[in-house]
Order: sequence, then structure tokens, then C-alpha cells
Amino acid sequence: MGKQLHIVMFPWIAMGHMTPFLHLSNKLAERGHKITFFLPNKAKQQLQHSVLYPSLITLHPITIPHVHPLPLGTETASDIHLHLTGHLATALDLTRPEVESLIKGLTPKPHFIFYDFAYWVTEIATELGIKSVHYNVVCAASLAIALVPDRNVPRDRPLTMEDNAQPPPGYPSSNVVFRGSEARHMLLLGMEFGSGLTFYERITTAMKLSDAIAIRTCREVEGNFCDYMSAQYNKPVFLTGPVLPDIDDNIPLEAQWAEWLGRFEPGTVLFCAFGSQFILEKDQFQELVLGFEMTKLPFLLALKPPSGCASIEEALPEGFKERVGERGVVHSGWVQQPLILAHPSVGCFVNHCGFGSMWESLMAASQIVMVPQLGDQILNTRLMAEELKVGVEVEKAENGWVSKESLCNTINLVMDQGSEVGCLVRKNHAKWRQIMVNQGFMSGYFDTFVKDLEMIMGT
Ligand SMILES: O=c1ccn([C@@H]2O[C@H](COP(=O)(O)OP(=O)(O)O[C@H]3OC[C@@H](O)[C@H](O)[C@H]3O)[C@@H](O)[C@H]2O)c(=O)[nH]1
Repeated sequence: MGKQLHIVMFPWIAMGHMTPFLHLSNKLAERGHKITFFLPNKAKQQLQHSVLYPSLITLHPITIPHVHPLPLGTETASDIHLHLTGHLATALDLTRPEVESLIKGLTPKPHFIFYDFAYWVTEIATELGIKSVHYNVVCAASLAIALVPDRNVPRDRPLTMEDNAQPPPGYPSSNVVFRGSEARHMLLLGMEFGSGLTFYERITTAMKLSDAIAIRTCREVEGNFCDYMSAQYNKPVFLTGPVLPDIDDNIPLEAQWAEWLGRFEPGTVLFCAFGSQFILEKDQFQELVLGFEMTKLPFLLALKPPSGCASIEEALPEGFKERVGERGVVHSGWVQQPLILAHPSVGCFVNHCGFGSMWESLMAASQIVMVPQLGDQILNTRLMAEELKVGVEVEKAENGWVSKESLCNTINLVMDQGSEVGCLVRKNHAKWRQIMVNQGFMSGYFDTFVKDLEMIMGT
């Protein structure tokens, strides 16, 4: 090993950001590097068990100040409704004095600070002679389409749908784009996100001030978007690869799922999960579960209770349980998604194409059906469905509604052994999976990433 690096991690205070930053920390610690990770206290309790190298990784709690109108005790994005998130960014900015004094007190002096939303840590880093790396946990395509200097986001008026209709000049794809009313997902760019600055200003400033941009992706999948980012910001773009946690052979799949999945033939079960964040509306939730019922295939759905419902039971359509019997399970708790995907009975993964699930679906053997909900998930889906052609996106109505027929037809299309589309995505998926599971693929990315860091350390 070369020199031991000391790296400060300071991700945006949302589980979808802190978790991949911690996966990255584990990979760096695996190679002997030291990590100091700043995060709110509750998140520390939740993530502590995922620290694989406690002697090298220190989770350091920081206090999130109270900001009106956030509920008292708010610490992360999971504590609040999406529309309040901008105020949480104000709270993040108010941690600056604490973060600054913590960084100044660290020994040995850190070599790097990895951050994403806290653009101001770059000023602290520069003053102390520390390099700053803007680490991105979403696909390069979503950065390239939305968060580059050449995107025109007016300051003097609200952003409109027309502003969002076209990708920025030189954007390298006509497939990985928003279509029609999906452009509404870009309206966030012009919204205030923390006191006195928009989301667009926050993130583009954060990237401009960095010594390097790092992205959790790989060149094989997103090389053209990474090159575009590098040209837009005129700085190096380092890739970590997907950084998926290794499956721990000592932790088996929970017995209830192993037993239930074991009842079915290989490749016949539908598994569905929509990530850690998104909550469906009740009518859409019911429509989707009816779509699974229509397929006549066995299914395991790991879904949160829909909006306004305290439990899954109360949300299920009338007579649903009696009709599907033992063939279908709708579960509201957390399941071990990677282990379920590795089970031979699972034949199709219906998912929201969050960035973590996207990589996990590529690594799994099952067919892929995608129902994206949020902006970056739509672009991930287009990458998978239109560029790599490894899965199929369920067709939505213009207002975003997914009908049970549309879901059922898409699942049947990929599950039908004789279907042309099913065969094509199966073949392409097998090819990509082969590349990704190849020993050395992930570790090769990581070795290069560490070399990249060492290279800029001396500059
Ligand atoms: O029941 C579950 C659900 C999810 N998971 C795991 O939780 C992770 C979910 O991460 P995803 O990135 O797919 O989705 P999330 O919705 O949680 O993430 C969020 O941040 C990343 C963005 O790309 C997403 O758009 C955003 O929603 C996956 O690693 C998945 O394996 C479980 O282990 N069990």
C-alpha cells in the first residue's frame, strides 16, 4: 500500500447520500485508509452497524441546528416531507462553525474532504491545504443534463417547463432525456435550497469549487456523460465504479423469505421494491398490486404503506388477499434486497431504478422492469432501457399514472420465454452482468480511483 490517506466525509444529510458515502468509506478503509465521517446523531446510530472497519472509520456526530419551519429534532431528509428539504439545507449550512472547528482539530491533518451539498467546506479545505472532492451518488447523466454551467437557469424569474424542455448544448445523448411533462422534475433546479441560493447554484458552485469531481459510476456505462462533465467544469472527473457492498456470507437471507421463495420454480417469482424514499399514492399503490395479481405469477412486493395509510393491510384492494392467497406477499418492512435478488427463484425485479437498485439489478440474473418515480430514476431508466437495452420501462400516461394492464403487459413481455423483447434484454443483460461480476472489475476501478487521489494530492 502507498501512503495512508485521511479522508473526511461530509455528505448531504439524507440516507440516500450518507449510505453510499459509507460504502465508499468501507472500500477506502479496506485499503488501509482512515476516514472521519460527519453525520447527525440519529443517522450515526442507524449506520453504525454498516461500518466494516471500526478501527479506521470514525463516525463523528454533528448537531443539526433547528430551523423554522422544520419540526423540532429534524436531523435528516427522512424526518421531513420533500417540500421542506430546502430548509434542511439551511440547517446544513448552519453547521459550518462546528464542522470547521472539528476539521481544524483532526489529527493527522486530513488529506481530502469528500462532500456534495456543503459547498462551503471547500473554503475551509483551501485555508488548511486540504484537497476537496465533490462526490456524486447519482448517475453522471443526471448531473450532465441538469447541473452544468451551460444549462441556462435564469436568476430573475422562475424556471419554466420551456426552459427545461431541451438538454444543455452538447449534451451527449438523445435517449437519456426527460420527455414531455417529465421536465417538471427539473423545476427543483430553480427553487431555493438553503437560504439565498437555488438548488442549481448550490450544486454547481460546489462542483466549481472542488479540486476534482468524483462520480459513483463506470466508464463502460456512462463514459460520454463523464467526459461532458469534465469538459463543462474543466476539471478531472474520477470514477469510483458502482461501489456496492460485498454480500456478507455470514448473514443469510431471512428464513421466512428463504422458505417462501424456495416453494417456487427457478426464475418464476416477481420481486418488487421501490427504494427507501418514495411513498406511492393509495390509488397508484392499489393499481400496481392489482397489476401483479393480473400476471398470475408468484410475487413478493416490499413496499411502504401508501400515503395516508398506517399499514399495508389497510391499503390493499378489497378481496386481494383472498384472491392471491399464498401466491403473493406484500410486505411493508425492510428486506435484504441483494440477497433476495440472488435467490434462484426470482425471475424478474420490478423496481424504481434508484441508482443503488440500478446497479444491483445489473448484477442480478433476473429480468428488469422499471417504474421510475423521481427525476434521476427516470434518467437511470432511460440508460438501462434505451442505451444498454437490458430492461424494459413500464409505459405511463402523460400524468404519470401506471395502469395495472401496462405493468402486467410489461412483466409478461420480459417473462415470456418466446418474446423478442424478452430475449433481447435477457441477452444484453447477461453480457453486462458478465462484465460487472468479472473479478477485478470493481476493484480495478477502485485501485485507479485511489491512484487518482494520490495524483492530485501532490498538485
Ligand atoms: O426493502 C429494501 C429496500 C431497499 N433496499 C436497499 O436500499 C437501497 C436503495 O437505494 P436506491 O438508490 O435504489 O433507492 P433510494 O430510493 O433508496 O435512493 C435515493 O437515492 C438514490 C437515488 O438514485 C434515488 O433516486 C433516491 O430515491 C438499495 O441498495 C437496496 O438494496 C433494501 O435492502 N431493502
